Amino acid sequence: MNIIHISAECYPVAKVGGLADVVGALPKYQNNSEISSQVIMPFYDIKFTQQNTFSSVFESELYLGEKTYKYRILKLKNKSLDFEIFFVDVPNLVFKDYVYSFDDTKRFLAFQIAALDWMLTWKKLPDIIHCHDHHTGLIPFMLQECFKYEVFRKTPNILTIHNAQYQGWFSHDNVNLIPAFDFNNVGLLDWGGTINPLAAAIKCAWKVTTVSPSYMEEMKESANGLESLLLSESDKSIGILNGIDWKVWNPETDLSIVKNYNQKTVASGKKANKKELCDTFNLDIDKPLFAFIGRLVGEKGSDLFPEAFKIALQNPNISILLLGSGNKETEAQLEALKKDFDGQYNAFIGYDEKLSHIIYAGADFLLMPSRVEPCGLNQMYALRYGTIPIVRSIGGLKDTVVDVSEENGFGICHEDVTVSDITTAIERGLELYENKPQIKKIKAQIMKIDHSWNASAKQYINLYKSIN
Ligand SMILES: Nc1ncnc2c1ncn2[C@@H]1O[C@H](COP(=O)(O)OP(=O)(O)O[C@H]2O[C@H](CO)[C@@H](O)[C@H](O)[C@H]2O)[C@@H](O)[C@H]1O
Repeated sequence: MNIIHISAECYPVAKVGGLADVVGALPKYQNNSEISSQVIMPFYDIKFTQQNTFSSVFESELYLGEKTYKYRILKLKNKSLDFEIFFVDVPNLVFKDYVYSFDDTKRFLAFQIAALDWMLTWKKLPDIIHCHDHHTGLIPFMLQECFKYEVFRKTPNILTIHNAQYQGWFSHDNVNLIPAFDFNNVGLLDWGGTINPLAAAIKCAWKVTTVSPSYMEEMKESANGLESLLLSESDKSIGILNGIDWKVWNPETDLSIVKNYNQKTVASGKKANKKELCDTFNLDIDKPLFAFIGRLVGEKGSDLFPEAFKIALQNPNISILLLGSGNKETEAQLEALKKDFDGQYNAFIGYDEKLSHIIYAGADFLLMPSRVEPCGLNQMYALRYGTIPIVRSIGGLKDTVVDVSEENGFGICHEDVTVSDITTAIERGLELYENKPQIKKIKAQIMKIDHSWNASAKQYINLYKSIN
């Protein structure tokens, strides 16, 4: 069975968040004697494309409304990724030094059209077209409705929603950018009076998945306006919990961390990594280290950090370290806090993949007070590295973290997202930290939890088989 994943991000090529991690791992775990899983993504002007070589496998022109753009399909020459990866190169339009920006509508439309136009030329069509998030959301519509893609009518396609907050809206004034279709069906593109690629995909895809069972249920009540649509399409929808790439996220072999470790050597391994963090960020190794890694956006609850940290840091026995970027006001507040709590708090405002690995390895606790969390990968990375997650019980966090007060519990969970929920959870963390035998037991327990992709990749394959 030949699967093609279509996505705006894929680790290690281009990563903004968790979408890249999933698309960079799932195909690896799907590939076996029965399944061949490939990825196609946009060709951006970024470090990975500058440092690697590509061969051109197809060249043509695509039409975007009145305009014509030349494009090429490129293939990565080396086999470093464990799956085949192709790129849509549209110079001047898609080839930019960013993944997302103000001009996404045209860029991602060109990407989607070029990908499908190229597939039209394949001798054998793919068995499954697997689309990820709204950047590829017009594909299920185009496969079903556009005249030129008629040959794909029997090709099953799947939409995976990694985050329903972002939907790719654009005005009906731009409908002419989409290849010709029967205009009687224009309503399939619409949600709330505007073109909504994510809604169009939910309507047209053969199956809709999201990245945890709880988020699938939650979306029916809260999905940035798509609730009723998700409810009405629930028969074809399923939540499949993400996995993590066991090879990339492995403290025993991770080349980004200072000292490798396993379940037996966790104490000394974590200590060496914590020392590196404390030396770099002027923190005290003897105090419990609470960390946050992620996008500084409302969904992650990060707007509450400045106030919550100010309160939590009144207790001189804790340290906090944050790695993230996003909302400019939050960034400035988090920067400003440094001077008030020098030696107890620090923040790196920006994106740093290597540093994120050292934090997962060196921190004692990882904070995730998310308002919305479709799955969340950070808590699973934390578990693998023996770091205790402190999470708001929602979405995938609810499906993966059990509070210490429950049988076999190992994390700290809170119900709401307020400053006091965060500070109370940190206090609970401090109490737990002082109970050394329990901490030791939990670290050994959480490192054993298997969140590798093995089980979830099989669930996707079963889903493919059900529609193929
Ligand atoms: N400043 C920074 N420096 C270095 N690394 C950083 C970073 N900021 C974030 N990261 C990394 O980006 C990834 C974030 O993944 P998440 O799944 O937690 O969130 P995201 O909201 O992006 O993903 C969406 O898609 C994924 C995948 O389906 C869902 O798990 C999730 O709930 C959903 O919101 C992690 O690998 C993290 O380490």
